[in-house]
Amino acid sequence: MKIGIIGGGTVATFLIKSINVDQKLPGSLVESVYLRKPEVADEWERTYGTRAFTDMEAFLSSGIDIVVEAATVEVVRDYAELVISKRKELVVISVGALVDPELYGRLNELCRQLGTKIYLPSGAIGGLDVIHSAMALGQLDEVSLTTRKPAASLLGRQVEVEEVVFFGTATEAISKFPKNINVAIVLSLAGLGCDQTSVKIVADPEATKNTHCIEAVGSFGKMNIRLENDPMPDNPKTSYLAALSVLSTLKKQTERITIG
Ligand SMILES: NC(=O)C1=CN([C@@H]2O[C@H](COP(=O)(O)OP(=O)(O)OC[C@H]3O[C@@H](n4cnc5c(N)ncnc54)[C@H](O)[C@@H]3O)[C@@H](O)[C@H]2O)C=CC1
Ligand SMILES: O=C([O-])CC(=O)C(=O)O
Repeated sequence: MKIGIIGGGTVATFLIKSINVDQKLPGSLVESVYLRKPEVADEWERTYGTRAFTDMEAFLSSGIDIVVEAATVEVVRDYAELVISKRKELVVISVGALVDPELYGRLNELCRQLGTKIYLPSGAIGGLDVIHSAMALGQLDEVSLTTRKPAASLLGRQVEVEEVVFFGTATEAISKFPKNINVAIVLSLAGLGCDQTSVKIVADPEATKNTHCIEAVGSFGKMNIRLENDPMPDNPKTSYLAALSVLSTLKKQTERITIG
């Protein structure tokens, strides 16, 4: 599998080190990356020996089969349709962009017409298999997410005592915290939708981990999951699990027997 990555931040760096340096996906390689700044592109070429482009069309014509977006929700809005129109498969980690039902619908239709696919990794949460199973017959009644992050990484400032900084729907949550609550959107898309999934975000002065608690109730019974995620050292907003989930999504493409 020939992989192209959009972005040069924490998740992108984890992927290129895991795949090209540590060879954790035998038979696959990150062939090219798309970066905004020419000086960063030069540095990536020197460090990883991969081709780095600052031109999207050239990046998409570089012989890659699958594109991994590891950048921002804006990048998904700006480039996802172009990537799909070139018949590339696409892995999206900034899932928050898909809160927009029109974008979601257009991408879905384009994939159907061109016979390609978009993969949304589970990111920094778990339990999506349960939500999906419950939705097979639409028998899910309630889904909620409570996310607790270190105040400094969430708000860019410290707080004296813990503060509920948001309580509302997933739709509102991602518009207020586009870099912190993509998990709410993947949870919504798997289940009840972005307007029916409730989200609480807590800024915690003592926290050192990103904690996500998911509760779901349906005809299957009840699910209660609590994840205490270690953050990525270079970007405490992002959990290590989110980066691992992208690698695992890529790994699944190479497997003949898939789980979940
Ligand atoms: N679905 C999930 O569970 C999770 C999703 N995320 C999301 O994953 C994404 C990546 O996370 P990190 O690597 O930690 O972020 P990061 O901030 O370390 O890296 C993002 C990179 O994107 C680059 N970028 C921004 N605009 C760009 C453009 N127009 N073209 C090319 N590159 C551009 C930046 O220069 C930066 O290098 C973020 O959107 C983050 O919010 C993070 C954690 C969990
Ligand atoms: O990494 C996390 O814990 C969650 C996160 O940033 C997101 O969903 O955007």
